[in-house]
Parts: sequence; structure tokens; C-alpha cells
Amino acid sequence: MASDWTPSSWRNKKAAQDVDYPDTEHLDRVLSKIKQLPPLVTPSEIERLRHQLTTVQKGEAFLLHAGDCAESFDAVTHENISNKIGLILSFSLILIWGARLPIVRIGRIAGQYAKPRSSPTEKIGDREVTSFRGDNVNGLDPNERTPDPERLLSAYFHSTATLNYVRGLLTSGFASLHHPRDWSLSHVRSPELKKEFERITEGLSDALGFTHTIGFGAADSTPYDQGGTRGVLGEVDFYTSHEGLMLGYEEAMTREFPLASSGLTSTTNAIDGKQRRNGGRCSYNTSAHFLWIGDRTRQLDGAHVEYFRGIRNPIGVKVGPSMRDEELIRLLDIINPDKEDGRVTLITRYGAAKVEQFLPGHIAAVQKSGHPVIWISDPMHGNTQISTTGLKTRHFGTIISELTSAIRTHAAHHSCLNGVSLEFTGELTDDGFSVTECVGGSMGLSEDELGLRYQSFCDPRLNFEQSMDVAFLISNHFKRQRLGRYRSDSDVLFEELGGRSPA
Ligand SMILES: O=C[C@H](O)[C@H](O)COP(=O)(O)O
Ligand SMILES: C=C(OP(=O)(O)O)C(=O)O
Ligand SMILES: [Mn+2]
Repeated sequence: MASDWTPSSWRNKKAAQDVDYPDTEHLDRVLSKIKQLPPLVTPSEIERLRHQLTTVQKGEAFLLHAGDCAESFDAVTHENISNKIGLILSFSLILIWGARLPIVRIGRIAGQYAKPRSSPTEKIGDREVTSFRGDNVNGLDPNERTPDPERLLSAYFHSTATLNYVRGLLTSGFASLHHPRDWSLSHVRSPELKKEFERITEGLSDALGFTHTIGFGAADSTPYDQGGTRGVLGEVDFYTSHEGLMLGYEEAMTREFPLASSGLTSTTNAIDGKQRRNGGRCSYNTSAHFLWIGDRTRQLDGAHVEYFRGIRNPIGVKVGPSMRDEELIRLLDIINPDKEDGRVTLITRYGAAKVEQFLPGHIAAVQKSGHPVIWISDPMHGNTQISTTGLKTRHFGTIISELTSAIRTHAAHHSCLNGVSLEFTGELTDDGFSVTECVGGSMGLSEDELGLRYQSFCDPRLNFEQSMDVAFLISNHFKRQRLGRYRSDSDVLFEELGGRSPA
């Protein structure tokens, strides 16, 4: 545990994006209750993720961090949860196929409720109301905008119900089904693109068929519910994450565990000097495996950085255009003073047009400092715009341009992009259609169509088909790289989908 740190030492610092509760005694009562409730995740799982992230850092695995911008209590249903997990599994299967690398999956799920906002108030019709700050703070209904501490408790229980169902799905063979929901490709408008996608899905199906034939899959063996095993494809790790914004809640979910119960061994670099001095006890945030600090709350002297520096979990930091090179290194010195592998993931989100301006300086500063980091690209948050119809949206071409600029810039600076962070959803409307929040992609969604099924409470998410487009793109990029076709022929997928090829 870091010196001078306690789970509550953040209370002596200023917290950006703080929530103003009218009744603080009520808040304290709720937090005391949460302190008594059991952890959602275990220290062993957290250590396992740290270990897997060290492999991502070395380029031996790829990180997929994805899910909702903001979860909502009403969306905690079995259809939504299985569609979200199904999308993450399909996406990662496509990546594994192209990259031939293990994928570490971290969902923005089972706790991603709180939202930082650009403005403390918003206009709804003629009314100026407190901005919606996420279901664990206030309600979307303009009449329910007063922060209510009971929502934190409700968030705990909704996270628990979500995670319980996720664990149930993943331990009963769900992952071995491969989720071929819409590999029919009927939505793909361009014939050229459709041909490329077909080549990929055929190759993938062929590879899956081969693994089943030689006995590594589950399809030709006894199903799990009839006493069979989960099969190799059914054994997947899955981790949860959320932005660690509501520090009172995070503090209440922080628990100290002795090393013995975390399953650590002395062969890992997991035990740093300070923890040893603390008798080997570590503070784990048990609300999620992975937490991140947002771009609006990463002040060096702020409460969020103070809280994060003391927890044992692997953590993320959003890095936007306002981060100065030397500030990034000072931040890394605070949150990872012993330069532990697998501890820090930098999630860059500059905006497509700014990657080349800011990323090289950040890479060079990190390389010079000797800090080990995992670099992932969030191509969503720097690319939000307002549509002609007044909806918050993101253009598919811009999203993949940020992604490809990040891949290219890392490669040009002796670095490597280790993963992606996406806002996407496999959620369907009641009549079975995908949401319409981002423009473009293979289904060619136009700005006029956004209003059809716009369901996000905060930022626009890629729908199932658009997410598959991204999966095919990245997978194909890795495959070309593996086969040495990185710079030779043109990349049809990138050209057809409106992005810049990474080559
Ligand atoms: O998810 C990120 C932020 O909470 C979100 O982009 C803020 O949105 P706003 O600019 O509408 O407040
Ligand atoms: C708030 C978020 O992003 P950022 O901090 O990068 O704006 C987010 O990822 O939901
Ligand atoms: Mn968002």
C-alpha cells in the first residue's frame, strides 16, 4: 500500500465532477451499508487480470475494453446482458482469428453508471436542470435530477445482478456458441465490402469447423447441459470495469486482503516494496476488476489520482489533447512509482485529427521515463459531434481514422498499439433492431436515420453491425501484418468504410 495513503485520504483533496448531495448524513448511511456488503470481484481475479495485462504490455495479447457509455438500471435484463456479452465474444473471436493472439476482454459493464459531464446543468425544453449524471446519481427524467444516495445502493445491486448473470452465462457454455448472430451480412450495402467480409467469415467458419473436427471445440461433443464440458472455446476469462468517478462508493468497496488470500506468489512482480512493509496486505477495489480515471478527473493533485494511487487493481487513465508530456510522466510517477508491469493502461482519445499532433510526444516521454504502460486507443470520445438533427453522434469513418492513426503512429515510433476501448452495444430494440446512434459503417446509416432507434443516455455507441465492421477491420489488419502484406496491396476494408489505411 502506498505511503500516507488510506482508502479515504482522497477526502483531503479536491474532487473534480463532485456530486452535491442535499443530505450528506443520508449519503453516509448508504455508504456504511455498502461497506458491509460482499465484494463483487475477488483479489485472485484482480491479480489474474494484472498478470494477463503484463502479456498485453509485451505484445503477446490484445486488450478489448468495450461496452456502454452509461449502463442504466432498466437495461439490466437477460436479453440485454446476453446480447452485450455475445457481442464482446463475437468481436474477440474475430480478432483472435486475424491476430492469432489471445484477447483480454474487459467489459464496461456491471457498474458503469456514473457520468462526468461537460456542463453541470442542461436545457430541457425551456427548463434549465441539473445534468443527468448517471443512474447511480440522479434520474434521466428532468423531475428526478436531485442526487439521491439510495441510487448508489441500487447501483451495487444492479451491478451484482448483472455480474451474477454474466458469470452464469460464461460458466454454462454460452461462450462456445460463437454467436454468429448476423454474419449473414445482409445489411452490408457495398458489394466490394460484402465480398471481403464473406472471405473473412468463410475463413473463420472453416477454422472453427477444423477445430471441432479434431476435437477442440464443443459443437460435436456432448452439450454442457447434458453433462458435456464447456470445450476450449467455452473457457473464457471476462473482466468488469467502470470509471472510478464516485469516490465515496469506491472507498466503500475497497477492502484490505492479506497476500495469502490473493493467491500471489513471489515469482511475480506483484508485491512491491511498500506492500511488503505493510505486512503484505493490499487494498483492492472489489467493485470491478479494472477501474479508470477519466479525462476530466485526472488532476495530479486531485482526489481521483489520490484514491487510485493506493489500490492494487490494474488501472486505466484517459489521455486527451490537454495532457502535457511532462504531466503524463508526473502522473505515472504518482500512480505507478515502482514501475510495475501490467499496472497502468493509457487510453488515448485525442480526436482523429489530433492523434499525430499529440501521440508522438506522449510516446517519446513515456519511453524516456522507462514507465511500463499498455497503450490502447479510444477512438470514440474525441470524435463526438452534433448531427444536423441535433443528436449527439459519431461518424464511423472518423472513428476508424483515429484508430488507424494510432496504429500507424505507434508503429512509426517503435511502440505498439496494445488494444482498443470502444463504446458499443449488442442491445436490440423491442422489435429486434440494432440501435442507431453512430453514422456510417457497412450498413451506411445516415444522419436522418439516427432518430429511428436512438437509445443511449449519454454518448452514441456503435451498434452490433458497426462493431462487427470494426472487428473485421482490426482483424484483417493483423492478418495482413502477420502475412507480410502490411505495405504492399491496398486495404479494401479501410477504403470502403471511409477510414485511412494504417499502412
Ligand atoms: O462519456 C463521456 C462523458 O461523460 C460524455 O462524453 C460527456 O458528455 P457531455 O459532453 O454531453 O456532457
Ligand atoms: C467519460 C469518458 O471518457 P473521457 O473521460 O475520455 O471523456 C468515458 O469513457 O465514458
Ligand atoms: Mn462516453
